[in-house]
Amino acid sequence: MRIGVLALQGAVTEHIVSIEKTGAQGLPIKRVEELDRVDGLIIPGGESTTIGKLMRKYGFIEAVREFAGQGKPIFGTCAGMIVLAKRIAGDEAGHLELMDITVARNAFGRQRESFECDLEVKGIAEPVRAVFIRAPLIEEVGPDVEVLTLYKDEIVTARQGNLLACSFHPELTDDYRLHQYFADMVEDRIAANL
Ligand SMILES: NC(=O)CC[C@H](N)C(=O)O
Repeated sequence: MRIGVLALQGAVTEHIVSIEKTGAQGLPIKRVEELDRVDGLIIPGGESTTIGKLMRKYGFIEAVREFAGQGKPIFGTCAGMIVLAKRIAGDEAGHLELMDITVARNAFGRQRESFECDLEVKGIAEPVRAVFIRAPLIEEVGPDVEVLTLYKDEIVTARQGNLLACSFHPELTDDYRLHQYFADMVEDRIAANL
């Protein structure tokens, strides 16, 4: 099983390390053609405006929408979650506009630019270590979206079918259970298509 990490900007290598801990193979994806080689895709944290701009420039918007349309799983972390969202709070236009959520960028305020904590994630037995860096929040979810994690009543992890999104950086700790959760989604999809 192969999982790609969109490698236009942001935290790519750390995601590949976490993917490989699950036993799957991790591949950086720099060109649209490389999407054919993977069964699932991670869109990493970084800067969502930059990632969105580069995705447009290199043809990734259409290609990733098609990838999702085939039922292949996509996991957006931090800026990657913003890129996945249908709506961004404020005037900003969305990027992939795939997941039925509204996100607010940099939602934790300056004094809390970065922090770590343990969070309960529905479907994972013990709390997961989460690193937040200028993180977004999910302000609203559509009817098909399942909320997986709350941090102080705010939604920070959610799933809609083959789409998974979290506000924090699961790749910056040794805790790879959220990557394992995603790898299980990818494996289930492969099994369903056999
Ligand atoms: N760590 C991150 O990915 C930060 C996201 C960034 N603040 C943005 O809005 O795109």
